[in-house]
Amino acid sequence: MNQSKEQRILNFVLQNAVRGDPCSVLDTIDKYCSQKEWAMNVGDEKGLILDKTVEEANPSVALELGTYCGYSAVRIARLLKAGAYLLTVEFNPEFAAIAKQMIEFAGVQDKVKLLEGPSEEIIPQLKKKYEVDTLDFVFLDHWKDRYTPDTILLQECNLLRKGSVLLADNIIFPGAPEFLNYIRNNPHFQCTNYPSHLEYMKVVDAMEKAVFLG
Ligand SMILES: O=c1[nH]cnc2c(O)c(F)c(-c3ccc(F)cc3)c(-c3ccc(F)cc3)c12
Ligand SMILES: [Mg+2]
Repeated sequence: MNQSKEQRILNFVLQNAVRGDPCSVLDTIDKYCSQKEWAMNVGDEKGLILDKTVEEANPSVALELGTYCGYSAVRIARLLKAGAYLLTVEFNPEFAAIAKQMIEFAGVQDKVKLLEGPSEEIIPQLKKKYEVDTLDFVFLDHWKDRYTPDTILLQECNLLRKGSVLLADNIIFPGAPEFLNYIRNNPHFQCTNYPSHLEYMKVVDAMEKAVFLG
């Protein structure tokens, strides 16, 4: 049975990156996906915006919606302080299996908990089943039609606190107009737009940061 693109990306990392070195894993994925096969990793340009937002938030507990191959999970986990951790949610079992191996190869497995299933099922379980109090940082990078309902669900489940930082990918391309309208007109959020480009392309994209005001 021929390999998936995601399996080819993982194999390229296993053969070319340095085990236990998150930066080498990120650089190797970016090299493969810019030169050989495009893939929907947040990438190096938007990755820098992600880095700065994570460093500024300095989260103890972070949530990622949309793991894919684990690129942004590695990107976030490498910046977390001792004792801090990332919960990352992926509903596609093939992607989750790739991401698990990617996260382990990068050596950040002790900081990352990969949760397989739909975000709308997992978010309501975070407090009781995963012992989360509140989330300091949330990266939305799953399906654009889930950005708004999942942001509402996070609030309904009391998972946000004054100062919680949300960062959403793909605001321009493929675009999340309904989410933008919701979050920018919501007095409980302070929004900032970060213009950028679609991963590995010259196409315009952007990220949106939304700080919960309580
Ligand atoms: O679905 C996504 N989740 C998270 N991040 C994504 C991302 O960063 C992307 F660049 C794309 C994208 C954009 C343009 C394109 F041509 C192909 C894929 C997608 C995406 C959008 C629509 C789909 F049908 C499939 C994938 C996603
Ligand atoms: Mg994305």
